[in-house]
Amino acid sequence: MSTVDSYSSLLTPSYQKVEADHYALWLGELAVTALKDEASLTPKPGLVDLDHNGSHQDMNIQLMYDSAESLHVTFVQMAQASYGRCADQSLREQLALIGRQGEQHMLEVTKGVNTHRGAIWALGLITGATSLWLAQAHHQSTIVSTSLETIAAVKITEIAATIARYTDRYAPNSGSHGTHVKRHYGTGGARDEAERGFPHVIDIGLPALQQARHQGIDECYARLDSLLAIMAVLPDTCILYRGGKQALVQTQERASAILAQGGTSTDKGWQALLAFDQWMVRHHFSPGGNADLLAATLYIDSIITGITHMSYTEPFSKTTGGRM
Ligand SMILES: CC(C)(COP(=O)(O)OP(=O)(O)OC[C@H]1O[C@@H](n2cnc3c(N)ncnc32)[C@H](O)[C@@H]1O)[C@@H](O)C(=O)NCCC(=O)NCCS
Ligand SMILES: Nc1ncnc2c1ncn2[C@@H]1O[C@H](COP(=O)(O)OP(=O)(O)OP(=O)(O)O)[C@@H](O)[C@H]1O
Repeated sequence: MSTVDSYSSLLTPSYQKVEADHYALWLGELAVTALKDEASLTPKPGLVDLDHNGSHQDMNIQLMYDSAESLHVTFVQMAQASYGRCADQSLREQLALIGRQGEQHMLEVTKGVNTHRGAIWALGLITGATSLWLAQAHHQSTIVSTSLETIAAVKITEIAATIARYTDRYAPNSGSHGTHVKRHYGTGGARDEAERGFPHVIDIGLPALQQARHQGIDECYARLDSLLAIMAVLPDTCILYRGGKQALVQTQERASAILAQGGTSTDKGWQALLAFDQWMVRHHFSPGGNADLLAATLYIDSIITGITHMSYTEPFSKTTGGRM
């Protein structure tokens, strides 16, 4: 099915459907942009970026872009499915089905390379949660706040967590790397992060990004500092799988040290970042979970910016939170 065909099958003429379509296309665009912005941010330790393929033999920047773009329809479908719905078992299973189809589509585009599995999970849940929340806010005028941005980010991730905590009864027994790591090290990965409401995005990635911007740091460095802030604390199952506990501890220490030196916008911090990248590549470590959560941070950042902008026009009022 072509992309145009798959969209036209989504579009039916009821009013609620028109609203849902509008938000869904918007969210799909933002999600793809967040994935491409994450991929193009350079230099990222051990990850695919504009300079090199990091610790990956089978990926490059064009593949990351193609993969991200192929997922637009997946995010649109997730937003569509969630608009006007409750966070319940049935929605969890519908999103899981769309997510698995998205993964399949991604694997066809990348010829079998796992470019964005973890990202489909994180950004997919955030997409569904945002769409569900937008429908509630639209129809019940429930947002009453002068700091809509913070409320939106917390609300969206709480809803995402509620959805994630339902069991997907149709999930195949995958024997994934994450499952292996959980058994071996007893640490939760992508699933745990979502079930807890993305604490590494809400409490770490977003505040680091906002603080760096507040200090007048250029956007590229602000994003790199946000990534390092997440790296300093995240139990990334990709690192654990390839390098074990010691690799995780060393990764976290190196990220912390750069931030302690003033971050990537300082000369010392920048040199340390380049050395960190070389170290990761030399050891074939890849912080894929960190990359996903940076993408999730950028995605939520763009959603809340968009909602704030809407608040001056339609459909939100910043003071009443309701439809104007
Ligand atoms: C939950 C998922 C990520 C599988 O998790 P699991 O840990 O078992 O698998 P896997 O080893 O493949 O890891 C997935 C990816 O998560 C990312 N990741 C690793 N550690 C972390 C972490 N601490 N926090 C967040 N993401 C992480 C990495 O990119 C990694 O590649 C997901 O792929 C899944 O279940 N998909 C099924 C379809 C589905 O339910 N979709 C819902 C869409 S809303
Ligand atoms: N820029 C990036 N570079 C590399 N990985 C990324 C990037 N952005 C996101 N990722 C995430 O990293 C994950 C891939 O990591 P990894 O290569 O460790 O997984 P794998 O293929 O399952 O494991 P392995 O390569 O060890 O066999 C993807 O699921 C994706 O979501």
